[in-house]
Amino acid sequence: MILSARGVVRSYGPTPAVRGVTLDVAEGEILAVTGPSGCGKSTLLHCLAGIIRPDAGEVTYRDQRVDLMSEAARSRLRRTEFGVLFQFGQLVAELTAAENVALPLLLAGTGRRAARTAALAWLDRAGVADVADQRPGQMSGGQQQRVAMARALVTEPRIVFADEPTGALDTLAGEQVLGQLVRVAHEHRTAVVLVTHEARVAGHADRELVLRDGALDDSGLGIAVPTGRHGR
Ligand SMILES: Nc1ncnc2c1ncn2[C@@H]1O[C@H](COP(=O)(O)OP(=O)(O)OP(=O)(O)O)[C@@H](O)[C@H]1O
Repeated sequence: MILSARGVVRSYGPTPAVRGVTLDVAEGEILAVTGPSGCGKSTLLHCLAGIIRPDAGEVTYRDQRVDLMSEAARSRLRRTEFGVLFQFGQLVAELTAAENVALPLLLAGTGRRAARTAALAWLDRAGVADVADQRPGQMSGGQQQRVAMARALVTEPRIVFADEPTGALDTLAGEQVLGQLVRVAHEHRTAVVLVTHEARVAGHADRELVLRDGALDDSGLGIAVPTGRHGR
């Protein structure tokens, strides 16, 4: 297992959002967490990715207790071992695609030239090499999300946390972005935790967990997505 959660609980004031979730993510696995709006998917993902701390329970990434780490240690983890991808790419509007993708490497201390070379390679893998020198405002939503995907993967994280990554795209663009994410993740043996309310999106995963009112439907083993649904 690359990531484990045990009895994760998180509330916002009196409102419980996640009520004791236990799950495991295997190395290289694409795990979908689905459920209706407001069931706690984003909150769970934020706990797993170390963006917020659970009120109770444990989150362990390769023998390291993420829930016990300082803010600085968690943000270091997110710059190196973890990648994050949100519904809106959150690209920096003033920077070109290549500059956006190079940014995490520059922050990690990589030299400018090496960072640009890696950024171009990842834009190519994401199928958007042609927009390398364009700014987000000049790109389609699908292109922006592919650039965001390249940026999430450029540091070669071991696990990517994706929150409704195709939520802002039309069906075709969404399918293409997701297909590419799954292909690249499998090639690089990167695990992906994918949160979505769309059943169609979950069809790309290896396994699906259903969250309702902040708790998993079953013991946390989940449903194996039938082979063939995601083209492997
Ligand atoms: N920052 C916050 N402050 C207060 N309550 C919050 C906050 N974020 C989420 N909640 C509440 O926690 C519960 C779970 O929200 P969460 O966003 O995790 O669910 P979700 O399944 O991701 O929903 P959606 O699919 O609509 O994004 C909801 O009742 C929500 O209103």
